[in-house]
Amino acid sequence: MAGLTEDPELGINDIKEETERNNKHIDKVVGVVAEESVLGERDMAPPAGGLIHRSSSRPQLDLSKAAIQGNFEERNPTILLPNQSDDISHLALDIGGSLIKLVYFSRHEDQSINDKRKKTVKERLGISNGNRRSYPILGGRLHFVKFETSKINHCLDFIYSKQLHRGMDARWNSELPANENTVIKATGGGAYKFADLFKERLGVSLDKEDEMNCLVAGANFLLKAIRHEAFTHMEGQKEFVQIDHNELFPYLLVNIGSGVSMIKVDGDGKFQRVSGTNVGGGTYWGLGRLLTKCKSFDDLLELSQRGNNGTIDMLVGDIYGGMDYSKIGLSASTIASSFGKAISDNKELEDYRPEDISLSLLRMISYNIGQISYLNALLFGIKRIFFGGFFIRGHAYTMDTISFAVHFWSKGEAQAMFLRHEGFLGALGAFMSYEKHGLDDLMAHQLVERFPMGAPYTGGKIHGPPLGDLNEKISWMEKFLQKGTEITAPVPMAPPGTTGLGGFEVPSSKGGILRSDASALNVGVLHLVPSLEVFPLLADPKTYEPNTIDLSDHSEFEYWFTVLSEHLQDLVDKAVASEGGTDDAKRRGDAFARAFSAHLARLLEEPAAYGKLGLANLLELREECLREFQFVDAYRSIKQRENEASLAVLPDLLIELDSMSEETRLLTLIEGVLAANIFDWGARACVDLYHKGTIIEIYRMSRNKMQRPWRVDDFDVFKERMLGSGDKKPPPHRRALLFVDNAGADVVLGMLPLARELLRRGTEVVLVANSLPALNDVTAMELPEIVAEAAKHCDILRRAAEAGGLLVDAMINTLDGYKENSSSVPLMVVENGCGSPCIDLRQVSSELAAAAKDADLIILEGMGRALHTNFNAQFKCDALKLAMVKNQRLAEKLINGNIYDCVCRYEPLR
Ligand SMILES: CC(C)(COP(=O)(O)O)[C@@H](O)C(=O)NCCC(=O)O
Ligand SMILES: [Mn+2]
Repeated sequence: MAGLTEDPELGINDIKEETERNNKHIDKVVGVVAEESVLGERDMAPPAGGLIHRSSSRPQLDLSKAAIQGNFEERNPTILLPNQSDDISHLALDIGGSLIKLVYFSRHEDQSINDKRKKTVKERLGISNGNRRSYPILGGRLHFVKFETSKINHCLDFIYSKQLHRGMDARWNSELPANENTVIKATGGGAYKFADLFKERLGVSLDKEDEMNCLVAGANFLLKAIRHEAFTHMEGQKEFVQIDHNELFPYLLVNIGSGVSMIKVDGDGKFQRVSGTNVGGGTYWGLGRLLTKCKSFDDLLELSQRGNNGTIDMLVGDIYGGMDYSKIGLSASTIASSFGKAISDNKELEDYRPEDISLSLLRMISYNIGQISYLNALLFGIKRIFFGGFFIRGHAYTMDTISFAVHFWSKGEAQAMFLRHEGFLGALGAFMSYEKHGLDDLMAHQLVERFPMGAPYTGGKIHGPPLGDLNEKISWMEKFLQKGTEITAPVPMAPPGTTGLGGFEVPSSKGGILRSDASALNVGVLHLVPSLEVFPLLADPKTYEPNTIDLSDHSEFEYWFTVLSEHLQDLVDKAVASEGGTDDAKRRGDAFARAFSAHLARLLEEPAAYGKLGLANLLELREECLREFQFVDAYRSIKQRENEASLAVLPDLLIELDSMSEETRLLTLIEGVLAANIFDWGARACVDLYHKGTIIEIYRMSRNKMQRPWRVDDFDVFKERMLGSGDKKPPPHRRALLFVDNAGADVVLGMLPLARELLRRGTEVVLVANSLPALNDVTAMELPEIVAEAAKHCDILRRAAEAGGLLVDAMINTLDGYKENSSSVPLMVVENGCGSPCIDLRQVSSELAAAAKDADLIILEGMGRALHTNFNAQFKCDALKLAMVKNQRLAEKLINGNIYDCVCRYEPLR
């Protein structure tokens, strides 16, 4: 689909034809009703290499498959009922005076691989659908898009091009006729005003939903379901607030649109509009337009950025000869009277700078709204106030002013909070009003927010709705490359701390560039993955923070920004090579590099732009970006090569290990894991090393260097738990979860031998690996083959793998396909639910969650899983964290050590 916005000539009929062509093509290639791709759009060209599973790092594991195929074996299958979805459109609108907000749903690609191994593991682990709901939920994505109301035709074109106005099934099957009776939920005044236009152009009826109902439903959904939705904004500093669901109500919802509504919310559907004010966004825009001749709301806001309200407002200092009125707590810069100076100055309107007028107006209105909100909160005994509505537009100064007012008048008792999806409350609420979509009680761990390069932006402005088509994205990037125009991160903002002390100082100018509502990248696409679960062995999920390194510390971000930027070219080379180095791959490689750089640049400007940012998020963003440009597995051949080399020496290693005493063997095994963790293609220092020798040479060198004590060395405590002391022989662990890291030597010569030792001691072992590729990490799909190869040379591994259903070939020879092998505890493989070098244990696969229930030992391996994330995580069972630190700065910061130091942290359950 050629760019709707790039090419205004493209009419609805062209789009229709194009869409139909694409639909047919996709249906043919895929052979089934086509699903949405990673790009989330119906109308993209099919990938070169056939249909691959590349939708997100948190793939949906089995839900939609069960739905489509109707898994008759399970008693309460979580199914997607086709009849449930085909008569409703999964699109909702909030049509306001200045903006149309659109929320739409796209279904996930079907990603489940119901292979034999998985089935056996499920049987072993006793996974049924018992912990699932008995009603259907849709796995998919929620997209947020907006248009100016004055350009409603663009909005209609967009809906048409994506076929959002058709019922679900009709969208996915172009042969089906559009349902003439499709009804779209809509709120806002435009739902009335434009009803005929929608009927005429799209043949759909708008079902009008009450605006207040929608606002509240939208806010409740966001506050319950999105982890980093609410934040405070004081003196330029944004801080995300985690709100306990049980303590959410009551709260005051202040929606600042043209006018302002103040709503006391007591629960779902329980609310009362307690107050409001007619001095709102419309007032700012209306008065501002008259006084400054500004042409748009955004221009007016941008003007305020360079303004000094002290030239117009009467300040306390003006009255008190430059002094504070400290007795009543008023500083000299406090506004005593908005526009008050204009009375005494002998000036006309033209004598005032439009910038100053705009700022004065903005402060007058924001401050007033903040104050009235607080007074209402006080009246109703409410502590928390959430501000929403498109007036705020993520504008730092507006938020600071409101926060100041609330803080000042409440003497710090009440708190103003803002919402990342501030403008979409109504549209989301309208969306929620569809019955039977099953989204009402989704929880934070079932939602993953992604930030695709979804919109064409340059020069600080978003130009039109998100790009969906891969080709469209690439050509757009190329166009700017050709022109030599740097793609800028969408709308930089002033660095923290410049928006004014206590909200009363003048914001320092940043060349008039405003971080505003334009940044569609501020809200990503919400991936709904109903099968994700919180890892059950987390000691306290509420206080768990996966990231060890917080990137809101600017110097920290700058460091990692540089590391990732420097690594980019190498990654692009690997990615392009992994796809055969074709011209198409090169184009995608360039586009990927551009896109990822743009994300980095955006985050450098504002680390909190995409929610709370940790290193894990940054590393995951990189993988997501690769997937967005359809790089399936950049390190595929490297992994294969290293697996082969390591498997070749494994038999010798096993013989060597078997000749040792139990005690020496355990130490050698742990040393082996630490030494083999050097095979990390994500670390600059290691990649440099690989040019200097073969894998096996490096492995030997690394092992020889293993000097105890390690920088963090709890080996003796671990050994005592494993082997006991004196005559006391402790019982073996029942089940161990081994979170494996890299392919090649890391898993083959490090983790597998350790797994074998545990198996030998009677502990069941579950190898936990990534669902999707990330750097050179081994994936759950790849592991069975590696294990099968290793098992050829080792009886312990073979019997355990057979018992765990890993040796599919062996199983095929048995009658029922699954042989209960009582002579060995099983070795199993489960996927972790993610596709990143790090792991957030609040969102793991249901398979892993089930495997965890009987586990009493977890072993986390590698820098990503044990250091960048989970270094401080506490568990409900024994935990061993093993990693080699392959980065000097991290070594200094985390363990006060040096590059190549090792961590063996053992934390027994007390
Ligand atoms: C991406 C990684 C976390 C992977 O490490 P692993 O988990 O494989 O041990 C690590 O390679 C890393 O932090 N790399 C960036 C730092 C650097 O290049 O020094
Ligand atoms: Mn790794």
